[in-house]
Amino acid sequence: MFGEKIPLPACASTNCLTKGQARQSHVKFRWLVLAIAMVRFYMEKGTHRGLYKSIQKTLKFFQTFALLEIIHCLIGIVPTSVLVTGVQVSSRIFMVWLITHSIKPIQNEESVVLFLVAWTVTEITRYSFYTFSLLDHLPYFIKWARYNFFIILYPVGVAGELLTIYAALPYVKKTGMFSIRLPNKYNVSFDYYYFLLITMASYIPLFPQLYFHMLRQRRKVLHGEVIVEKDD
Ligand SMILES: CCCCCCCCCCCCC[C@@H](O)CC(=O)SCCNC(=O)CCNC(=O)[C@H](O)C(C)(C)COP(=O)(O)OP(=O)(O)OC[C@H]1O[C@@H](n2cnc3c(N)ncnc32)[C@H](O)[C@@H]1OP(=O)(O)O
Repeated sequence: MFGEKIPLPACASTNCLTKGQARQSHVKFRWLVLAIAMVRFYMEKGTHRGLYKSIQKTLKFFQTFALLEIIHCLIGIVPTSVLVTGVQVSSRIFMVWLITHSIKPIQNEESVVLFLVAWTVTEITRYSFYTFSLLDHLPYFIKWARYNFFIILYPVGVAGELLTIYAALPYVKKTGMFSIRLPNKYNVSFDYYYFLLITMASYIPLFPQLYFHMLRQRRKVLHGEVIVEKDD
């Protein structure tokens, strides 16, 4: 169960590895802190109302920090697809800053809890996987969890995100927030309401790409299948 070897990224010099181990444990620890804060809140208050407000600072900090993941892919520190990581991270940054942070009336929606729980469980599992892989002692359960939990957590997270955007629509329409109306000196117009509709529609082609990517990774890592990916 313990001690399974996972190939290290090519850059993994001893120094890089030590820093990598520290960073992975650090990231995992931060998401663990968020999970504990959410459980404590729910146990103390017995409701999800106010949960987002109580954890928002931590969430914004952690999720914004995830932009580094795109940079890591771009500069080749990790061998992950820039496109897959870019879509994954940008959709969450969008949810955090342009939806839940900006539209206060939706912060107590149940759907916010859905994506918060899905993201948190996923990130704890994912960063545990990276940490133990770099330590060269990967418990099978962590590997199994990394490549099985997503089967449920991805649809749960996506449902939470879409329902939250949907709940934001009436407010966005009523207030005209983030929208630019004509006439103006630049002669441009932008309607955030329609932008949100287009964003919701973009889940239809984009989410299956991510989900099938993870299913292929699952077959590769858990069942040892050799998969030739068309690059992104
Ligand atoms: C501006 C408006 C934007 C609107 C966009 C609308 C888009 C709509 C569609 C998007 C929907 C997304 C919804 C989403 O937010 C919902 C959720 O996330 S719900 C929760 C469930 N989610 C998941 O399970 C996905 C979790 N994410 C990932 O797993 C990764 O981000 C992903 C890039 C998707 C997949 O990773 P993959 O398995 O391909 O590669 P890895 O990066 O895990 O691994 C590759 C190898 O690199 C090593 N590695 C990578 N990172 C590290 C690291 N930090 N430390 C150490 N090693 C690392 C890893 O071990 C692998 O090595 P090896 O191949 O040797 O094993």
